[in-house]
Amino acid sequence: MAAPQEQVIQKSLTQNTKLPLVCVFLTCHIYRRSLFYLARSVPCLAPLCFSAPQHLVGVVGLEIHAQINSNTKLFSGSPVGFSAPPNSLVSFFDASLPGTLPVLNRRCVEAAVITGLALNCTINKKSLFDRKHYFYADLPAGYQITQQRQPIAVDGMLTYSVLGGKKRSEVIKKNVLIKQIQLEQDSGKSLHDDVRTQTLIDLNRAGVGLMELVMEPDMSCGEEAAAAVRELQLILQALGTCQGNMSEGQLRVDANVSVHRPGEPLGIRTEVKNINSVRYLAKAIDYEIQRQIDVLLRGGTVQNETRAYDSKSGETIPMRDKEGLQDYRFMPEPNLPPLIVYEDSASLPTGIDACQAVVVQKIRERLPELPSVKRDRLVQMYGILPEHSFTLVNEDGLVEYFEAVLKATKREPRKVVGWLTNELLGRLKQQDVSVSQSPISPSALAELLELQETGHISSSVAKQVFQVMWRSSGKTALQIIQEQDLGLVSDTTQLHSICQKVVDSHPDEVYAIRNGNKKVLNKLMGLVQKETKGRADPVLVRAILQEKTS
Ligand SMILES: Nc1ncnc2c1ncn2[C@@H]1O[C@H](COP(=O)(O)OP(=O)(O)OP(=O)(O)O)[C@@H](O)[C@H]1O
Ligand SMILES: [Mg+2]
Ligand SMILES: [Mg+2]
Repeated sequence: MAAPQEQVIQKSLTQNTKLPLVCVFLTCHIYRRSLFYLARSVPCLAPLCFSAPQHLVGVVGLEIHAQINSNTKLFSGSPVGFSAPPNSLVSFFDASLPGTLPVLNRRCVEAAVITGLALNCTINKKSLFDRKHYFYADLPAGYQITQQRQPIAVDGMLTYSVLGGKKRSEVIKKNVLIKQIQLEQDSGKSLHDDVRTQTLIDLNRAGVGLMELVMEPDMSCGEEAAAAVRELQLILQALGTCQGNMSEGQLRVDANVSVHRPGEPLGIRTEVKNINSVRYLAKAIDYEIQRQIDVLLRGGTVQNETRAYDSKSGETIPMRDKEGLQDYRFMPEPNLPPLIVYEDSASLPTGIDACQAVVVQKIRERLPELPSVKRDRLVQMYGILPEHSFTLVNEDGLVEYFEAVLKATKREPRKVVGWLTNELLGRLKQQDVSVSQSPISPSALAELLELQETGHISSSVAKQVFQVMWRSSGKTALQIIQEQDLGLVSDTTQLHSICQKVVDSHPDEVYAIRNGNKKVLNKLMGLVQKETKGRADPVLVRAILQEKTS
């Protein structure tokens, strides 16, 4: 943690800063989580995952930078904030002024450890920090402190799911190995002002803690990569170690892509950067696989280069720097001792303050229910379909909402899921609001569902009432039903006369029913409901119509 004098230094730098100020307004776009990342959403891409053995197939390995959710930076006490005025969150250390030293932030270490545990990694009890040199205006020290030789976590695995099978409705589990998770600093931001031909630097982000997750090249197409990143995003959010918003740069994915014939050595990879959504990730990878296949089939060779994804054209384009030319001149970071974590309290050496040490066992005890476990539990406990468990888990707060509704109603879980996915989610998406902002609380929805369950209202009236509840928040379902007289019509005389009218005006349908086509009865039922604005008791109506058409 930062020493008090560093905070004072930081304040004075904030007040007297001579660093060029720039206005950076990142569009505060909340990443809209796509429902369970379905291949259906990119149908044209799916075949790339299933090429025949003699064909060239794609190989994908991801490097993911996850911004650690921490109040302060990795090696300084500067606050972390994403919409603060430029260069207002910069300590002397972040600006790399001589004489400043790094002080490791324990929260960042704990975040990396819990992330490693959730991803089935081995936690290295001793890890090391290194300097990785490159020269950019937004990296004032001329190097980044990272973990190259011995990272904090290694040899993990992420399990994710894609849709497969004949109808592409079967949930198929896949694994990707995680080579390592390393702690490192973020850089600042360079902003290029083309009009004034200036580059302005904002160091607010400089020194923010990152976890770089390096995956093995185990995936074969955009769909798999997108599903893996989506699962990782959910895990990080469940752990609280990263907010995971790709469009705000909290989760940055570089896709390494190559093609080869199965059984042959891997091909030369390109690295695609600047991908800011899961959807674009899938598109960028599939474009790049196809581009490389085209190059090879034309007799050319794939260049080992860094490419950028242009979401407008849907293409990847070469960036200037070639990977092969980069020499990072790695060296051990002399100002940081090895990072030691302990397995359990018993292994703490005498004289070490237990409150200051990072103890893996204690962190393991804090592991929350992970998304895959939550999905399995939902399917087992409530008998819902696996794809619905994805929908529930994918939307922040929806599982809690679902379980709160279930507690207050006797409706079958499958029916409640239907309401949540069709009515509630539909409305939330339409108005771009989160589950926690829903104007209809779980108990209010439960009351509505109970009224339907107990036969007070029909299903179509329930949907009408839901829409009114959404608009006039605060009013209960019962109030709306009473105010608008929407209760179920069970008066047999009234229903008899409406049914008679419908039967008399539809002789062809009646003829069809009498000749054995019983399905046509549903059409007549629909017409009766239309007459009563969906309020007729469906059980009574069916019985009356059956009697009149027999
Ligand atoms: N032939 C290949 N095809 C596709 N992906 C590959 C291939 N070979 C390696 N990869 C992937 O490339 C990534 C290499 O990441 P790593 O951080 O080790 O090195 P780097 O990209 O050279 O370094 P930097 O961190 O500077 O980008 C891994 O995700 C790995 O799975
Ligand atoms: Mg890397
Ligand atoms: Mg790389």
